[in-house]
Amino acid sequence: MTTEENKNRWAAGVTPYSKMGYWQPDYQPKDTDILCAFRFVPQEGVDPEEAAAAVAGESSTATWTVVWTDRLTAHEHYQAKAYRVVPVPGTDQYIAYIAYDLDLFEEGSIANLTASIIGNVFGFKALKSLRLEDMRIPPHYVKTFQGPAHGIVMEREYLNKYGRPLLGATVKPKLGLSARNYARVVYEALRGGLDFTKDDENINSQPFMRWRDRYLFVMEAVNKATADTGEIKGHYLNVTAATMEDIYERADFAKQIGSPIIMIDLIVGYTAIQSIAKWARKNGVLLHLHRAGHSTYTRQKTHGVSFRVIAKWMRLAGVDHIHAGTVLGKLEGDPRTTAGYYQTLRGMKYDADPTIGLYFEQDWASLPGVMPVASGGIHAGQMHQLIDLLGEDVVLQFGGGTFGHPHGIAAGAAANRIACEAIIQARNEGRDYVNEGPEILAEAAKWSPALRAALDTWKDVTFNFESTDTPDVLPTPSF
Ligand SMILES: O=C(COP(=O)(O)O)[C@H](O)[C@H](O)COP(=O)(O)O
Ligand SMILES: [Mg+2]
Repeated sequence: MTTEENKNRWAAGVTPYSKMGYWQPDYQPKDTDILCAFRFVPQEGVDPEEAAAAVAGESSTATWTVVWTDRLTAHEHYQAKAYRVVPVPGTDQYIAYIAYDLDLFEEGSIANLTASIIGNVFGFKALKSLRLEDMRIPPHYVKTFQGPAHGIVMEREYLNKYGRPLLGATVKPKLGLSARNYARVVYEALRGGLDFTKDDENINSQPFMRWRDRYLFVMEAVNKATADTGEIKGHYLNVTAATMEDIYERADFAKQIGSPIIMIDLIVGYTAIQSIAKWARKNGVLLHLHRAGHSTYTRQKTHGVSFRVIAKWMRLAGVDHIHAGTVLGKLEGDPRTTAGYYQTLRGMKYDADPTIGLYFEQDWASLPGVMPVASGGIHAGQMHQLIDLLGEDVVLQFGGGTFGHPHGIAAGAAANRIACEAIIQARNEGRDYVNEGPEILAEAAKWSPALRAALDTWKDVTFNFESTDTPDVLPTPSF
């Protein structure tokens, strides 16, 4: 990015980032380093190694010109090091691998981690675009975070439900229901067979339904459905609000009236999420995270932040649930990319796997897993495919696929529950439930008019569009 290639490291003026120590092709990452993989497209005439060095520089210690004050620090220790640049075949893109010393980051703070890694560098003019694809968080740093307030194992123990996906539904219509009608909808869905219902992202405390009214009526519905069915039921009461004080007030009230679970949304910010995760652990309340807004910066392949990185940050931050895609539904979700998100959330120690977009190995050092939530345009007729793609440690959520059922809400819920149990039973009996899925569901529908109607209503519904965010199959890093 400069002409002065051969000047002394300390001479005043502009020196290429690569000459200031930010490009070190011989660097061997340490076990304690935080590693990042960035996808970037350099501007015409910008050397890829120099661009990678600039990313390392601007996301750690550097600025655009030599500063003599570097001499007041152990600058070589604090500099991030770009140590590999790999071209992405058939494109103008490259992947830069960068190592950051653990000392660069405050313990247990997503805010601090992100202020460095995605601080100012995404606006850098010498790059056409930049995307954070993945990070390796060393156990030394993992252990400074609380992690999921409860995690998958503890959630199942609280709920006393094992061996099958949990089932939920996002209340529809999204906006406008009064508190009593809203709770009627919740009751019908829970008594019909779902485990959870959920506030949608835009339900907070509007004039048509204030939060306290919603909480009270909803908990009456949850308690009644629990008593009717003998199963533990819950509704994700959204505590998202304008201030942290309001968030705590809502969460405290939800706990006081016995809600087993609350919900927060990604748009409240990382610090608020970490705060409420600590509250959730302390108060024995499960924490569901919705991801409103994420696709404004996660979906484009060449710029922004991959959702696998957000998923990783949220596991550290301490949520128990996070929306992570359905593959089959109405929203973005390549099967391989989505498999990578699920591995990030549920895996404990795994290797890099470029086929599913995982650039690095990761050791979670026993941090509990986060329950992924598959939601958005799915229905009972896809149950065999959903279980095949997403496994059983997942919440499958059917909003339209419950409330749009022609026989009513409870029938919609029953259809989903029966479909799920029929497929799980077939799987447990060793049947080829993926290929025989449609027959297994049709058999179950012989004695369930609710499932029959669901299959008939949504049989042709698919969302076959090309995904934006697909993994490249690059060589596995070899350190
Ligand atoms: O409203 C819904 C689903 O409604 P329905 O079940 O009726 O389609 C959720 O907000 C989205 O699933 C969130 O998306 P994501 O899970 O990708 O974050
Ligand atoms: Mg929604």
